[in-house]
Amino acid sequence: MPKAPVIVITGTPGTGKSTHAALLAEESPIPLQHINVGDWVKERQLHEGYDPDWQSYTVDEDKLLDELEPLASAGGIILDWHTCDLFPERWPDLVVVLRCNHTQLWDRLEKRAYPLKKIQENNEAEIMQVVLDEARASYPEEIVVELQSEGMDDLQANVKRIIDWIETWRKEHSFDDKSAS
Ligand SMILES: Nc1ncnc2c1ncn2[C@@H]1O[C@H](COP(=O)(O)OP(=O)(O)O)[C@@H](O)[C@H]1O
Repeated sequence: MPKAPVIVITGTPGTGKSTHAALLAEESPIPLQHINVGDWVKERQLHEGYDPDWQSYTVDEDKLLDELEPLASAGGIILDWHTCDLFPERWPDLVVVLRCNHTQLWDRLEKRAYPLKKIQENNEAEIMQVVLDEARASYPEEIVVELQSEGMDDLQANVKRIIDWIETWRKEHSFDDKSAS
């Protein structure tokens, strides 16, 4: 029995991962559970403490992978996180890397009241396409898709594109929805 797909939505913080993942979970033709990995880390204490300087948790990667493994094996999830090379190559069927121009990204991050150095670091990472390079280095070229996320039109078009991918995937794998839950 084929499992439902595992879709990774990644990108620099503020590029729109959670917004895309939430809409995709709502509109997907097969059930997909949206896992906001950052929230999981907090809620399930999968970390080694909080760094107040950077306002972020130091992730316990082994614990996180142990928690996610059964879900990834079962399929039918969207993994929403600002990094992706941690996930084993066998997990994702599709890796979406969201991109945003740095001026807009700066504004989005400023609205989050991030410390200046965190805004600067993320902005530089986006300019240097760190997450895209990481995705390309970690997964087969044909499953990595780079998408712009700069306006509501992009959001709608991107989610539609992922849904089209799911439809094709479903046909190719003769996937029956009833086996998804
Ligand atoms: N394509 C887009 N068009 C317009 N606003 C967007 C878009 N993507 C994200 N945003 C806005 O940017 C902010 C950050 O989005 P979010 O989904 O939380 O990013 P991430 O999960 O990557 O950190 C939110 O206020 C969201 O509404």
